[in-house]
Amino acid sequence: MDIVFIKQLQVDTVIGVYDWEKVIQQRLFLDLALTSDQRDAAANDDIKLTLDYAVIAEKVIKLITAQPIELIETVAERVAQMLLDDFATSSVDITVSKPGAVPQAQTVGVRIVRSRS
Ligand SMILES: Nc1nc2c(c(=O)[nH]1)N=C([C@H](O)[C@@H](O)CO)CN2
Repeated sequence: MDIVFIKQLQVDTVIGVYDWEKVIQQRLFLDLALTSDQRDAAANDDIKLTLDYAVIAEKVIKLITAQPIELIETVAERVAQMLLDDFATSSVDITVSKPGAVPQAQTVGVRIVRSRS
């Protein structure tokens, strides 16, 4: 199956479980993969027949920054549900990384895969 993807989408937002995290912005990076048959879009060379990654990126940033969130798991789940609700994709694979969270690690994060039920 075909995949439309966005790699390392940068989102600065209020994210974290501790009090000190609720008064600062921290950086998240998202990798998104949306499964969707792209043959019609390619055959017709038509943006309306594909998943517009620019529109997706804008909606994801807006969703995450709309309000403070504690867990990166919550970020991943909300993004997955929004993508399944709003776009013609049969499944989504979402990775949320929080590179500043553990100084001894390059990055930490969560990956979820969700399908249309
Ligand atoms: N599985 C998770 N573990 C932790 C999270 C999280 O969102 N998911 N968050 C924190 C803190 O907010 C941390 O990032 C502060 O450095 C700790 N563990």
